[in-house]
Amino acid sequence: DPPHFPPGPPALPFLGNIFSIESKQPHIYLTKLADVYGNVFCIRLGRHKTVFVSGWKMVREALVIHAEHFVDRPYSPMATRIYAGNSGGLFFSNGKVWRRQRRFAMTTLRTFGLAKGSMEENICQESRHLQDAMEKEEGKPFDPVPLLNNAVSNIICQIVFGRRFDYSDQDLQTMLKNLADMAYLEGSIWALLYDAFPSLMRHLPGPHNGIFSSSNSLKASIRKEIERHKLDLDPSNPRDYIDNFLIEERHNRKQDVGFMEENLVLCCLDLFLAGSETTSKTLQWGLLYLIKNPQIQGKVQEEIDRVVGQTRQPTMEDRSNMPYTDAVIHEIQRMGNIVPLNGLRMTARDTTLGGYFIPKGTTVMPNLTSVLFDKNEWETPDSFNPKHFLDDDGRFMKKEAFLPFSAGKRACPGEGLARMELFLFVASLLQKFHFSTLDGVELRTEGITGATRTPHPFEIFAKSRVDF
Ligand code: HEM
Repeated sequence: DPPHFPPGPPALPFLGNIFSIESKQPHIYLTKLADVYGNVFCIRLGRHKTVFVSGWKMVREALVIHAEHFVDRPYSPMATRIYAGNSGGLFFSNGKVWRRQRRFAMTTLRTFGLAKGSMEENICQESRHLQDAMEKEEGKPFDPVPLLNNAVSNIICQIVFGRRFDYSDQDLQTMLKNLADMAYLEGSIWALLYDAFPSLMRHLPGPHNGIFSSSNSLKASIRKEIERHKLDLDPSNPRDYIDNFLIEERHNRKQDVGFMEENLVLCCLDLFLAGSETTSKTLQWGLLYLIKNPQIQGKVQEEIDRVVGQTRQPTMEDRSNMPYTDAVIHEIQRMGNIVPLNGLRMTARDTTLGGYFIPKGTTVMPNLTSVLFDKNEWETPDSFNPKHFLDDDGRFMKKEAFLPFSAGKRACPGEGLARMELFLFVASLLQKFHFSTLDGVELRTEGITGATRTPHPFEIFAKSRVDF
């Protein structure tokens, strides 16, 4: 090791620490390790070292204060197989291509969504489809996951493809299945293993192989959409992200900023991966926590009834008058802890962190779990408590350690969209329904950890509160 390199548990030869990483809840194990080794420590997988950064203060020091040193994604054999040699898409690309494509995606999100208010309308419309679908369950218990997935992916479909799909559409269902498989595997312990031992893993059976077949089917679905767009592209009137990209591609002689059709496929893939699973899972945790805490559900409904009433749908304008609902949604995100580790990882440039020297090229994982549950930042870190986001007068209160979207140069570019979806879906669902689960069932909060954290399957009742 270089001088002043972060400490960590002793490595076994070859397999490194893999046997000691508890593979079911690695984020909890890794958060506890910080109590032993400090907020900057190193885990080894074979010759591969990963430095974990823990706690709000240290994660902030890395991602915000030393932002310039935490920009790049590491070389990843797994990403190389999916993302054209680790250079395409939005998650794993670096340098000029990443900067240009990230900016382009954010601009497009703004033009086709946030700025014109059209996205708000789309989300409100989609939440009516979602309500209708829940109503069809007629008070019988049902699994909310497929419906939430459908609704949330339709928002990304609007932005990327310019259209939504009926919930019964077979193409949408196939895409969602592949997305779920990829989201589970990308950034899971299997991806870490693959990247640490690529030549071995390539020949071994295991869930990691699923990631390649699912990504290939997803790419095929996206290519079909792109072909359709090319047939009726009107350069003066782009309808969506794909149109925008195709137009930019025509103007762009310099291929080094990634405006090539294969990169369009990869960027669309990343927008779907990033934009659907995360938001849908947050809503799943939302239902779960609101069912577990019926008084809190009731207080949200009181606020909706008082501010919005029952004759119109909630809009973004209502949010500032609904501090309690806003606080509950923030607390859902905190406890839901959807991205428990930053599975996407970063590669440092030479930097000093908490007294340790981290040489260029070291893989770094900011541990977001350790921030959202940081004992120094939250009054009751382990229990669901909307007061974390309310002051004594019941006004909404921002918290710096609220980092579910991470921070710094690679922070989530979809935060604005996600926040809009969470508010509108939650408010319109609770306006209409009272949610509960089967009598005597205690819903579990530990979750299943992949790249994102999913609740164990559960069934809900959606009982109509009012008739519109
Ligand atoms: C509740 C919902 C969401 C959560 C919790 C979430 C969280 C995150 C996190 C933690 C990262 C990693 C940042 C880092 O590496 O430091 C990320 C990256 C990203 N997210 Fe999100 N996200 C959400 C929704 C969305 C949506 C709706 C979109 C797209 C419209 C999106 C697009 C992206 C993209 C493209 C990246 C990669 C950024 C880059 O590497 O430059 N996300 N997200």
